[in-house]
Amino acid sequence: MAGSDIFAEIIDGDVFNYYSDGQWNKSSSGKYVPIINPTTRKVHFKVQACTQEEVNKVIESAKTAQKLWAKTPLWKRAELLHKAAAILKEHKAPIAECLVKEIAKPAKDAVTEVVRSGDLVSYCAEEGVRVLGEGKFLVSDSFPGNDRTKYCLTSKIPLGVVLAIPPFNYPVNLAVSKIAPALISGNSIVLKPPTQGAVAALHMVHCFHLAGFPKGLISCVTGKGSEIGDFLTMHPGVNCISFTGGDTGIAISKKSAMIPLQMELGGKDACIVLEDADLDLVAANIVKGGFSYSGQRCTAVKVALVMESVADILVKKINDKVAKLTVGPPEDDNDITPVVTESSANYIEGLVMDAKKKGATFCQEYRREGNLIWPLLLDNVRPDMRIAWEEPFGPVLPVIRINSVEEGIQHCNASNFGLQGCVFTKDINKAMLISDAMETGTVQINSAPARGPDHFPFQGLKDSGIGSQGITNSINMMTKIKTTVINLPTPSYSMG
Ligand SMILES: NC(=O)C1=CN([C@@H]2O[C@H](COP(=O)(O)OP(=O)(O)OC[C@H]3O[C@@H](n4cnc5c(N)ncnc54)[C@H](OP(=O)(O)O)[C@@H]3O)[C@@H](O)[C@H]2O)C=CC1
Ligand SMILES: O=C(O)[C@H](O)COP(=O)(O)O
Repeated sequence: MAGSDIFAEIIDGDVFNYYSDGQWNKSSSGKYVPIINPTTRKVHFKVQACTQEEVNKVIESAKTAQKLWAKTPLWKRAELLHKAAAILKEHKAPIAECLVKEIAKPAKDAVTEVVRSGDLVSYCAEEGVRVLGEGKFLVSDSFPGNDRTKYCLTSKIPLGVVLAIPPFNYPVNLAVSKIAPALISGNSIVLKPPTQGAVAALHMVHCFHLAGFPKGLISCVTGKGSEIGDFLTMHPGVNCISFTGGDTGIAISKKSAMIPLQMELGGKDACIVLEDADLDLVAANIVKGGFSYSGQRCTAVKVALVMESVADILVKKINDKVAKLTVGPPEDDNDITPVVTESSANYIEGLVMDAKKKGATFCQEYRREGNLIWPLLLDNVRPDMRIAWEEPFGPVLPVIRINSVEEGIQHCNASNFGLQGCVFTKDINKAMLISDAMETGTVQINSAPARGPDHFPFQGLKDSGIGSQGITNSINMMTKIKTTVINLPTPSYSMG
């Protein structure tokens, strides 16, 4: 039950407090932000609407706490992260329940997200000890014209205050994917969770609180991104922004100061299917990849580019699987659950109606009840249809029939997005050529796109992002290089 037992202290009446200076606080704004349950479309939770003054205080505390944290031994940082991971996994049930109520994540997937997050935190602790526990030692005489009179010591040092902004679809996992690398690297963290997903995030933050991290090192401010977002991202006290979400990230990148940015944004992940593909494997991956969490994943299959000669057979196989998908509330572990907001459902409907008007083949009747949209495969989609290019973030998947691989690659590369893609073929040589030709951060061969496992590098090209995620790359991105040069009066060469 949200806000009960060990989590009782994070709620005040029926409003969840925000976290700063090692305690749970009520905002002086006297206002709260309602969180609408996508299934009931009624207010389910309330969180504090923090003020700009409270953001200023949080960032000041983060700056102070970070100076002390940077002097904390790596092993100690790792030890606290392991503790937080254990507490997170021990209390997965109430946190998962928040995900079910706030973002309509199917119950089993919700538990998986929390366990995966605990595993990410622990892996990050170990990786940080390795990556940050070593530096580089350079000698001057490796460069022409120099004797060995200079020793150069290089190491990775923290950036300072990291602002973490995760999206609604993984409010716990995509929060810890920023928090853990920031902390192991010696940074402090200010978290601004998505409004829908905020209570799950607050519960997660409490697990870090219970682990015993120093006061002020971790803060979590709640409030609508449209209200306090710009104040946070443009704040002079912020030294790094790690953001996952939509076009908002592009706007942030234009407003932020000259600081490191890590952005993981939208995607239009294309699935290219060749004539020799295993069509049963393709159908299974397109259904899982396109409809998991109702398509609300940046790595969801967003367009299938299928060779005409196998399209009829494949579409039939996909439709047979779509017919078996369960549809309903997340509490019953349905495959397809309500999308996160009414506006999201309206956007998806707009794309469907556009496709209908322009003559796409509807493999199922379009059906919607509130935020719940039944899975829909659109065949014979053409490039003049919006859904050929836009990201529904919903359970609607377009099939474009192609007559050559080049046509598929051309469509994929014409997109503004460049997150992931996948190709199905038995010819590994062809697969490698196609992977090299696709302008995306990752190409999956014979499987649907996916960010996990979380230690793999994960990056978007073009409008899909800036920099690279994945545990090691996130740790490195949240550090900067410091060098110290020892100058000797005369050359010295260590003898064998
Ligand atoms: N790449 C990915 O993994 C994801 C991509 N998306 C894409 O984004 C679209 C919208 O999803 P959504 O989650 O609403 O994405 P948004 O980009 O709107 O929100 C992502 C995060 O940014 C916050 N935010 C909103 N406005 C600002 C601002 N001005 N400054 C700082 N932070 C802000 C949000 O807070 P708040 O919730 O309070 O608005 C949320 O925490 C999806 O349809 C999908 O296309 C979405 C999720 C994940
Ligand atoms: O933002 C997203 O949608 C996630 O990065 C997708 O993660 P997944 O591929 O592990 O579901």
